[in-house]
Amino acid sequence: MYLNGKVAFVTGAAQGIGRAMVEELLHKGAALVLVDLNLIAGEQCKASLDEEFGSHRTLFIQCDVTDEKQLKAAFQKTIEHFGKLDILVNNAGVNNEKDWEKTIEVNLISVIRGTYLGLELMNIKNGGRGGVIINVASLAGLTPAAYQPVYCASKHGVIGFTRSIAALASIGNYGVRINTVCPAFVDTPLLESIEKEENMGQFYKYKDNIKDMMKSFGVLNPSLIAKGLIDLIEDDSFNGAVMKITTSRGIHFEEYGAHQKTKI
Ligand SMILES: NC(=O)C1=CN([C@@H]2O[C@H](COP(=O)(O)OP(=O)(O)OC[C@H]3O[C@@H](n4cnc5c(N)ncnc54)[C@H](O)[C@@H]3O)[C@@H](O)[C@H]2O)C=CC1
Ligand SMILES: CC/C=C\C[C@H](O)/C=C/C=C\C=C\C=C\C(=O)[C@@H](O)C/C=C\CCC(=O)O
Repeated sequence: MYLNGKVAFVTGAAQGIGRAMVEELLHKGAALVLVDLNLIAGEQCKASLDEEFGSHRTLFIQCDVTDEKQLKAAFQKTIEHFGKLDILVNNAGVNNEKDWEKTIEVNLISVIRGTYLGLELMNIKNGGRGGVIINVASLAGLTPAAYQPVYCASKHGVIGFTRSIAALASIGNYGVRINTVCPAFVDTPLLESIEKEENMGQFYKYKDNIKDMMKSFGVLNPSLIAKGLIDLIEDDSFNGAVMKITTSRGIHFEEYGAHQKTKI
C-alpha cells in the first residue's frame, strides 16, 4: 500500500508506541485519527503534531475502546471527517494483573471488536475500498510470561484471532490484509506499571524479576516498532504475518509449519 493520502485510525495514539506509529504515518503522508482514552495526553499529542504537520492532518477523538458505542462513534466520525478509512491499528493496551478483566477487555475484546468494525467499513464485499489492519500483540503472545499470565493470555488471543481473521479475509477476498506485531520490551510509560501494586496485584513481589528480564533482553525504542508497522502496511505480500521485534534480532517473523504459513 502506498501511504500518501491514506487515512489511518490508531488507538492508544496519545503516547508510547501508538504515538511513534502516528508520527511515522504522518511522515509518509497519511492523515491520522488519534484515538485515546486520555483526553489531556490526546490533546497535547495533537497540538504537538499540528505544529509539525498542520492541524488538517490529524483528528483527535477521545474514546474508551472498551465502550462499543464510543468505538463505533469514533469510526463514524472518521468517515464524516476524512471520508474514508484505509488503515486501522488496534494498539491500545494495558498491563493489569489485578484488574485482569480490564486487561482482557482492552487488549483482546476491543481488538476483536475494532477489527470487526474496521472490516465493516473496509471490506470490498461491503462496498469498502479495502485496506490494512494491524493488531498490536507482544512477544508475550508467543512465550509464557509467569508474572503477567493474563496479559500473556490476551496477547496470545490477539495473535490467534489475527491469523484466523486474516485467513478468512483472504478466502473471502475482502481486499483487507490483517497482520500482527509482537515487540519485546519497549521504552514507553507502560513499563511503569511494573512498579505499581494496583497493576501487578499478586505478582507485585516479582517486579524485580521482570526488571531483570528487561536488563537481560534490553528495551526497544518505539520508533523501531513504528518502522515494523510501516513495513507491514507498505508490503502487500503480508497477510496473517506475525512480526517479532527484539533487541537481539530486530525485525523478524514467527515461522509456522508448512500447513500453517503466516502469509496466506
Ligand atoms: N511497552 C512495551 O514493552 C510493549 C507494549 N506492547 C503493546 O503495545 C501497545 C501500546 O503500548 P505502549 O505504547 O507501551 O503503552 P502506553 O501505556 O505508553 O500507551 C498506551 C495508550 O493506550 C491508551 N489506552 C489505554 N486504555 C485505553 C482504552 N480503554 N481506550 C483507549 N485508549 C486506551 C492509553 O491512554 C495510552 O495512551 C499495547 O497493546 C501494549 O500491550 C507490546 C509489547 C511491548
Ligand atoms: C509492563 C510491560 C508489559 C509488557 C511488555 C511486553 O508486552 C511483554 C514482554 C514479555 C516478554 C518479553 C520477552 C523478551 C525476550 C527477548 O527479547 C529475547 O530473549 C528474545 C527471546 C525470544 C525471541 C524469539 C525470537 O526472536 O524468535
